[in-house]
Amino acid sequence: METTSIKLANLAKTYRKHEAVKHINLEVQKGELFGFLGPNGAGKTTTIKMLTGLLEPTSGSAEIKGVDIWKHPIDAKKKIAYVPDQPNIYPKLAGWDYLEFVASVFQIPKSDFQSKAKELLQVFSLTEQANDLIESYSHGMKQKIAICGALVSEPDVLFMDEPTVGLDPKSARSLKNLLRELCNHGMTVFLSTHILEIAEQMCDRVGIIFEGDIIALGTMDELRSGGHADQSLEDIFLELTGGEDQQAIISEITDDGDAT
Ligand SMILES: Nc1ncnc2c1ncn2[C@@H]1O[C@H](COP(=O)(O)OP(=O)(O)OP(=O)(O)O)[C@@H](O)[C@H]1O
Repeated sequence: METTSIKLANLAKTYRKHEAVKHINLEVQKGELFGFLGPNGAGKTTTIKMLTGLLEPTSGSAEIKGVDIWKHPIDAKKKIAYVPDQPNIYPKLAGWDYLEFVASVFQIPKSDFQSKAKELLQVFSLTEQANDLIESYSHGMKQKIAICGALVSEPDVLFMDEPTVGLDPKSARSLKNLLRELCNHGMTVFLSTHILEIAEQMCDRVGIIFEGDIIALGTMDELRSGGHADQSLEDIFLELTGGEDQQAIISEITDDGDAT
């Protein structure tokens, strides 16, 4: 049985002369909630775009469940969903219609779609706004409907770029709990963040990307206590902080807060 969900082999991207991603190698296993952690400009979005078939690599390969996304894009894209950091979704559709549109693209039977969509809208407290046009949604509501759209097709692998930015603390906790449950049922999540605590609280395993290189890989406990030779990890940890606007989210998703 195939247990590797995402495989990057020597994946690289150069913009003109700037090496944004430098020949990275990585495997993420089925059911893992993987965090791609790094400061601004480290190469997170560039990597996610190469993994989702949106940005052609300069060299190397990216596989989803053994399928090369650049050689067999349609087969690979059937297995994935992607929530970008700035969801730009059809403003003239109502939330429900957007989900129905996504379901039609993925050829999901109507009855399956309806129960799934209702469940997702409820998780993210969007039920009452389901028939409102997306253009009337706040940034956070757009983010949430984009997440619902990504999950309605029940993807094998979900990519999310900075998923907590724009979410209120309650929604961030709902997202964390939902992702955990979906991963327990075999979905794989690859999320990027520049906030150390988000990676720590949400992810099973973390890869730290810095200036286009993966400089550390492991659980947060391993990374913190690993006695790593690379001193720059300490500096990066110092750089990766939540800031005041993120503190409420961080405290909401910390394990201690999960009981409420
Ligand atoms: N289209 C582009 N053309 C040229 N350079 C780019 C382009 N997109 C990104 N870069 C550069 O590549 C590097 C990696 O950018 P990327 O957006 O992947 O980083 P990131 O880790 O996602 O950052 P952030 O957390 O700020 O979103 C940066 O130096 C950025 O300036």
